[in-house]
Amino acid sequence: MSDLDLERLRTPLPMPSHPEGFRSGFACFVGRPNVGKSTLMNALVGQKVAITSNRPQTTRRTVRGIVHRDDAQLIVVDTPGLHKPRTLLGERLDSLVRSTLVEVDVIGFCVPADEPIGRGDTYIARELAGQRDTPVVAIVTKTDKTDRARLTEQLLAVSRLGEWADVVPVSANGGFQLDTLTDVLCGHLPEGPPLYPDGDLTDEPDEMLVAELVREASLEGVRDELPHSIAVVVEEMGPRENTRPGREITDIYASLYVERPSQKAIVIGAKGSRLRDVGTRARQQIEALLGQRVYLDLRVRVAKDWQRDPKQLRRLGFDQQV
Ligand SMILES: Nc1nc2c(ncn2[C@@H]2O[C@H](COP(=O)(O)OP(=O)(O)OP(=O)(O)O)[C@@H](O)[C@H]2O)c(=O)[nH]1
Repeated sequence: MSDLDLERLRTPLPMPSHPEGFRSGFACFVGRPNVGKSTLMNALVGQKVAITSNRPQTTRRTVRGIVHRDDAQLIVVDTPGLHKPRTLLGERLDSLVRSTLVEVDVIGFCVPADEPIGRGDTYIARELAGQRDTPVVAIVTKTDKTDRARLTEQLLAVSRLGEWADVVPVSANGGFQLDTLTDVLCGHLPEGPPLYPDGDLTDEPDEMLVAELVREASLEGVRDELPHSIAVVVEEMGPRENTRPGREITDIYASLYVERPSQKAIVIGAKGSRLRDVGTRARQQIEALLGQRVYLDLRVRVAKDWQRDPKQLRRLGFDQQV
């Protein structure tokens, strides 16, 4: 049994009536790092529900994004292990990942349009070939980064990699073929009622999304120096009381944890300049997410060697990692 427990999530909600032939179900995207999986999911959902930088740990959160259509509801889930194909290349796929792949209704295998097919892609393709019960749609991403002739070659090369239910070229940045991809993925879903209320775009709590946006902003420019050392916790978040109508504001107090005092200095920057920039960037993203003005208070704290300390990991919310 996989911990994702999609069967539980499949329990229909007491929804108002849905049209005849409505489809609902789950998809996951797999592929090498940086092929654009998170960007694609955000583009399909129409809002940033996943940050697009590397995560310090692969976590086991389940549903990431929900795509609503008149005739279908497509839910994109994260795949533990496969989300970070480094692990996939290093080891055999473990049974957890295999069971996740058989639990979803359709798998999207992402290969970038602008890079030659490499060992990583071939490896994943071979593993997916063993996944006979679940249809796999090959998705050629980032088509805006190549020309028509090279795209045609890439589509042929990807077709040769395995037996795919479909091959779809897309550009998340250029908005190219996103509806087509959703159509194709929805075509592989079973008939059934919506599983999430209309308007829900993710089942991640707002606090988690906010923490991820702060972490993404804080990693900009220091990824090489502190790639895995930053964790963010939202300590407090809520609407400010007694504001005038139209002047509502959400107060957010967040801590940015690093492992050593030297890292703290890097994150804060000269006279606090870096931290101010991080705060501004994060606040803009959070305001877009919440649709409201935000006051963001960021503190940098040192949690010595947090990655190696089980107690600290729990406190920082990493108790559920794979
Ligand atoms: N030009 C272009 N760039 C893209 C597109 N999609 C993603 N990118 C860029 O590719 C990089 C990686 O994108 P991600 O979405 O983080 O890739 P990922 O596959 O989720 O990466 P991991 O989380 O490391 O597995 C980012 O810099 C994106 O901005 C696209 O359609 N066009």
